[in-house]
Amino acid sequence: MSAYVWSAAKFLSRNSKDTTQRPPYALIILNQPLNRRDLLSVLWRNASLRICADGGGNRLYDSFTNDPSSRDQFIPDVIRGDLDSLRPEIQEYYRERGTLIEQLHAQDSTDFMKCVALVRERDEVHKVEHDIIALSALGGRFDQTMASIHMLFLLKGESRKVYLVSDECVTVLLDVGKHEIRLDQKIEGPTCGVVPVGVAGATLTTSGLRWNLDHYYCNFGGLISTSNLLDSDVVTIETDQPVVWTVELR
Ligand SMILES: Nc1ncnc2c1ncn2[C@@H]1O[C@H](COP(=O)(O)OP(=O)(O)OP(=O)(O)O)[C@@H](O)[C@H]1O
Ligand SMILES: Cc1ncc(C[n+]2csc(CCO)c2C)c(N)n1
Repeated sequence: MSAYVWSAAKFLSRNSKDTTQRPPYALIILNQPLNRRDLLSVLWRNASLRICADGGGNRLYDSFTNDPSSRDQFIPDVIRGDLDSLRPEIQEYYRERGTLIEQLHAQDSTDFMKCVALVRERDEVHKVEHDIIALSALGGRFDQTMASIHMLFLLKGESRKVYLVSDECVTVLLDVGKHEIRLDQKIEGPTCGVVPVGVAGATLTTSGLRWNLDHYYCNFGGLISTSNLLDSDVVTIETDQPVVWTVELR
């Protein structure tokens, strides 16, 4: 059985040599503080489609408060959502510069979901499949954080990869099977975790970690692997249930 290969480093490396093999991806900016310009810049530069989820537009705009002359270099393709959070003057600012502003009112999908739907719609038209990187999907409200993890489950059946990136970490959902995670420890680590969220438990076999598991059943109330450490540039994880993998960002 061949392993699924994951590499957030391909997106996050500032060295273009590392990123030449990078698959195309859509960047979705959510409504959480954007504290790290280094992350925003590198993810923005290489994205094929740049979307703000509603108040994510405020966060993008506000991240240039101390550097307003750079703001014009970061114009999103689309701002989508119910638009109850996007400030009117910011909506106007981006509209004037060519951003498509899309207001959708569905009361049973979050603005993040509405943006993922946009990526799917565009991909269907262009017969491509973008990976998705959501910036600042974890942290803040716990229900929204859980909704972000839920989003990973909703996209689990697709061949695209989805990365939740925040100031502190990169988080993905590993579906049933064997995974090879290629790391760049200049960017990622030292801590990491493998957590069976949304399932009763998972039997895990790992390599490349300080504390590895060998066909070990992990569950809440039993053992989950948090505050683990990278011990290699390649980590393998075999699992019989979907599990969340998270690695710290330096
Ligand atoms: N407090 C928060 N904590 C974590 N994530 C958030 C928070 N607020 C918003 N988000 C993320 O940013 C997206 C856009 O947020 P938005 O500006 O629309 O706020 P919202 O109206 O509270 O969100 P929604 O309408 O999606 O429930 C949300 O769909 C969610 O993914
Ligand atoms: C069981 C259930 N719980 C909560 C909501 C509310 N809700 C979920 S997503 C969303 C949109 C937010 O912009 C809203 C209002 C619902 N519809 N169904």
